[in-house]
Amino acid sequence: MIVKVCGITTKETARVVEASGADFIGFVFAPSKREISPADAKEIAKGLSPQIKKVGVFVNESVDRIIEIADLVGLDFIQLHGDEPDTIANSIPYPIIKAFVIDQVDVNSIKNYPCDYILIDSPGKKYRGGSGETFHWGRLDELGIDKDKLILAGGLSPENIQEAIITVKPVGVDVSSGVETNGIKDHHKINYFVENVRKSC
Ligand SMILES: O=C(O)c1ccccc1NCC(=O)[C@H](O)[C@H](O)COP(=O)(O)O
Repeated sequence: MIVKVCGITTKETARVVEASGADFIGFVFAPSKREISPADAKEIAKGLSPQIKKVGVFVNESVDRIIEIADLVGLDFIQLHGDEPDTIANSIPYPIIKAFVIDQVDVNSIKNYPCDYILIDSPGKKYRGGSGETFHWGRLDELGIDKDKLILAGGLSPENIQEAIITVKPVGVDVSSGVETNGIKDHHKINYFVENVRKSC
C-alpha cells in the first residue's frame, strides 16, 4: 500500500514523514495554505532518502514551469490537481498522478487519461485540494477504476483509514488535513496514520 503524506512545508515534518515509513511526500506548488516555494522544497528534498518519492502538486500550471520546478526540486512524480487535459500529462517527462474530483469525474474522463495513478479527491473548498472532507466511497464503484491505479484521498485520518482501505481497496492513500492539528502537521498523527495503514494490509 502506497502512503502519501501531502502538504509538507518544513524539514522537521519531512523527516517525521520519512521515518514513519510513508512512501510518497507531497509538496504543494499551487495556491494553498500549504503552498511551498520551489527553493524551500528543494532544501527539504535534498535531505531525504531516494526511497521516499517526492511528489509535486500543481493546479493548471504551464508545462514549462512544472518541468522547471521538477528538475530543480528533484521530483519523482507530478500530481496534476486541476483541469489539465491529457495533452498536458503527455508533455511532462515525469510519472503522473492525475487527481479528479469525485463530483466532476465520469468513466470516460479517466478511462484513457495518460497517468500512472488516478487520485480521487473530495471537492475543494477555498483551494483545489486539502479540504479535509470525505466523500461517499461507494461512488467509486460506478467509475470502474483499476484498483492498481487508484489512490484514495479526501478527509482521510488515523481514525477512518482502516475502514477506508477495507471498503475501497485502493493501491494507495493520501492524507493532509487528517494529520494536522490546528492547521499544522502533527507528528504524532502522521505516525499514527501510517501505523494504521500498515495494520490494515
Ligand atoms: O492540500 C492542499 O492544500 C492542496 C491545495 C491545492 C491543491 C491540492 C492540494 N492538496 C492535494 C492533496 O493531495 C491532498 O492531500 C488531498 O487533496 C487530500 O487532502 P485532505 O482532504 O486534506 O486529506
